[in-house]
Amino acid sequence: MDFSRLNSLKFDLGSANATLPSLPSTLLDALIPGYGIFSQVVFRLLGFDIGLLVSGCLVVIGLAKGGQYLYHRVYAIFASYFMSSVQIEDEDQLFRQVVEWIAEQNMTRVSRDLMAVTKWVSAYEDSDEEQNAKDEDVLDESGIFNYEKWASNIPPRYEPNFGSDRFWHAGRMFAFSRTKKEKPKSIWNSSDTQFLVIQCVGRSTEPIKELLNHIKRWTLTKEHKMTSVYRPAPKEERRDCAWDRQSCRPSRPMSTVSLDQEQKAKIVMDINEYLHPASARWYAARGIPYRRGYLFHGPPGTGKTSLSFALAGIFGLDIYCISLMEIGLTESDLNKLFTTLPRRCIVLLEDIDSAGLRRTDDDTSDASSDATPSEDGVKVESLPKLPGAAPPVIKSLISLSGLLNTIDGAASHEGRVLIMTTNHPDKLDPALIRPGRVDLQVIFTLATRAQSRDIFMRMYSTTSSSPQTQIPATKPPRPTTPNPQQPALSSTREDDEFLALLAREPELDVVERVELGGMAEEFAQALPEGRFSPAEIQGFLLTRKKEPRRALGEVGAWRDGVLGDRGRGRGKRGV
Ligand SMILES: Nc1ncnc2c1ncn2[C@@H]1O[C@H](COP(=O)(O)OP(=O)(O)OP(=O)(O)O)[C@@H](O)[C@H]1O
Repeated sequence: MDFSRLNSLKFDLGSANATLPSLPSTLLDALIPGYGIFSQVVFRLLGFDIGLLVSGCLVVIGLAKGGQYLYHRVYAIFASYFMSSVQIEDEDQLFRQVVEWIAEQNMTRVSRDLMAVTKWVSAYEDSDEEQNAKDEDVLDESGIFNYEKWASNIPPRYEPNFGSDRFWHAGRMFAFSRTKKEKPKSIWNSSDTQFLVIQCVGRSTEPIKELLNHIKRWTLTKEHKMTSVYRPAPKEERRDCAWDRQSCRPSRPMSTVSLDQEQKAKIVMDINEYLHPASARWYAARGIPYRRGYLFHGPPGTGKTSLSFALAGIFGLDIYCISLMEIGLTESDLNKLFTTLPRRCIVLLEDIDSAGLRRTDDDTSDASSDATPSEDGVKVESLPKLPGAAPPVIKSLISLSGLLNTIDGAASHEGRVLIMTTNHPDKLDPALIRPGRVDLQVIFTLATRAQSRDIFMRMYSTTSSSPQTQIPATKPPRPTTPNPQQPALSSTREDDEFLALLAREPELDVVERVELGGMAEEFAQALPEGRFSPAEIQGFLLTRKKEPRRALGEVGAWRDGVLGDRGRGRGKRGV
């Protein structure tokens, strides 16, 4: 390395600042060790005073910062006098709706600062992104569906990032900011919260209110025919928000619940009348609590939960599910859950018999003594009381009186539809199902012939559902050429035999509707009434979901097998 040129520069540290006496030089010399030498080298080599460049930069930065500060000050003063704003906390469902709406606006499409959200989808949930994922290219080399491959096709959702932005709506400009708010950390709460602020020019919040109404309507059309399902939030989060939205799934059409038409019509009419806004005034004028309760009872798998979801879909209500067996659910939790329900909703109290309500001294008093006749004359079917019924096993933290107080105590919410489901109505305390708490009981039975026929038709009918809901014909798995890099399914003779077995997958057996009607009738005749639950029949058909002819051919053997097993006291049998 040739240092002679450096030597020839003849450093004069003492005079460095004398030749470059600018203020930045002096300052930087003090702040950055060696700056003086560096500036001299540059000056001697290039004949250029680096101090001037630094001064220029500092002036530009100073002006930019000053301008920014001034802009923020002026904007803040302008905003406080001439702008209106609305804040939305992330605990409010409006938060999610606004973020989703903004995510679909042009602003998010052109913005250079976005937040990508790979949504974790719970087992219950259907996400838009998931539904938009392509169905093609989801099979691995062996022709077998590969979840990882499919999941990688799900695009992330892009949302506005933290910070501020602007967007136009209906010819008006809105400012929007998303901010993180730190919460004091505690054992109950470890995460920060967020909030949105929407602003518009003008001294009235009316344009923002209109915008929010527009977003709510937009959400409604987007989620049209969707049912949101809520469950109690985890205990540690329950302080802030008692309910967690677990899913938003397509509403179940009423036609998919196979039940006596009259029975279905009766309950739909009853809820319809109850939910009408005029009914609230009618109840109030007569001093009757505006509540309606239903008891769905019958063997497991007969459609109690399915009907509740179908009702939620018809009336556009969200459904709030509670199991009294939930670990750690206390009476005060239950009270809070009930008091934080929205104005109109369906509350589904599942399997109340298995809840094994805790008994207290209060419960031994005749809790049914306050029974009132059914308020609107709906006939209530009487349930057989079990005179010597064994006291329930102590399981739940909730006592019967606690539950009764929650359901219709002074603080209890009005306007909700309460549906309780049970497999053992005879085990229920009469106080729980007295008129006023349960106004209508719906009995679910094991499948009748008509139900068996219905379920068969629904399973194989192609006209009732859209092409997207048809099961696609899958290519049979094929043996692969062994690839040392990738673990292939076919590597040995056994594997090839296994793949050959998989390749026997049936082709979709499409049957004309008229012929299908005849087959459904034949299928129903093969099953004795009241012996199989709709869930069992559905389970049998599901394993032959592309092959109605095979299902019809095999139903006799399946029936005899299941009944034989039951006779021998054996449990479930494979299909
Ligand atoms: N009446 C019915 N019509 C159509 N499908 C039914 C019917 N009954 C049951 N099923 C089907 O069986 C399955 C279980 O039904 P569901 O959960 O509604 O039964 P359930 O009576 O609530 O059972 P459990 O008492 O065990 O909670 C569902 O997949 C549903 O589609």
